[in-house]
Amino acid sequence: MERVTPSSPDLRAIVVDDVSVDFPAHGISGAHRAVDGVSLSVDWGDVVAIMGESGSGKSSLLRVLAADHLRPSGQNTVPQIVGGEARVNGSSVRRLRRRDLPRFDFDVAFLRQDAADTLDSERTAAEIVAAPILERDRRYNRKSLDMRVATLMDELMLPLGAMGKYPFELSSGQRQRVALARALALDPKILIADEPTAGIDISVRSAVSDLVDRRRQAGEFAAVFVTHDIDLVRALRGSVFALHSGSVVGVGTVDGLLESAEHPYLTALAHAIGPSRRRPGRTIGGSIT
Ligand SMILES: Nc1ncnc2c1ncn2[C@@H]1O[C@H](COP(=O)(O)OP(=O)(O)OP(=O)(O)O)[C@@H](O)[C@H]1O
Repeated sequence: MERVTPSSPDLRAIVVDDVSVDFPAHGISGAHRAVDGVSLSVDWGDVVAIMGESGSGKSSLLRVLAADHLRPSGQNTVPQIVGGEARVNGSSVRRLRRRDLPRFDFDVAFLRQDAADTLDSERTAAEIVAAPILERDRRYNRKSLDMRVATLMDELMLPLGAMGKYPFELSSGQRQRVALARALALDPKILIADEPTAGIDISVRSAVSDLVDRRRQAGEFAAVFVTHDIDLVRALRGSVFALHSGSVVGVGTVDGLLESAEHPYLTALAHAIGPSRRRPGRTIGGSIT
């Protein structure tokens, strides 16, 4: 399958324009607004971090960007875009159809919040990472596949011994890294990741920022993360997009936002981090509108 090349050099990786997201009414529960009129844009080469307290709408925003509403799920309700427009790698996620997903997913990888806990228990780590490639090409060269899997696992500082292990034999941080390696198996142009460093030991967390940095230096690549990992955002010189109750309450660098800390969420965050871990603001790396 060929990559979709943007028809115009101006085309951004992601453009979110006044998007509102609802969980539709279900049973006796009415519809619930999770994201309310949010706009942002992510250029190629950008890393954008979505931060905010629990329930602020971070995962809902990420899920609609990853076209999650089109995927079968055990959940009763899935978040839906009910207003505005979101384009990801040139595709309107609102207009996308289920049959468009294979092409969309080829370029846009999604690491779910529960990815580490939902790995296929019947497959080894190496089989899990290789699966997206084999699902597209059953006859993919075995040697190249093994090399690709080993390289990804090495990039994420997973010991080679982990390749033959099943998820239950791995630590939660190792499972998270296997999930991340699987998300990157097809060498996506855009990585949408819900807490990519969750559960990963601090001593190996830099592998995640190094990996993202390498990809954006290598060419057309962009990433959007939901994260609480301030060190990750700093390491990637990412732009922060702070959400509260589904609305934007701050945009800028992590240090710039913490220094100004105008919204109570940001004040609380700055307080929780403590003055010794705060640093003066720096230039905004991405473009958020
Ligand atoms: N399946 C669902 N049905 C109805 N409402 C939901 C559903 N999932 C989440 N919500 C609500 O939507 C809002 C946004 O939730 P969301 O999971 O996007 O927040 P979040 O910022 O990602 O939180 P967390 O950091 O805890 O993951 C919350 O008010 C939440 O209660």
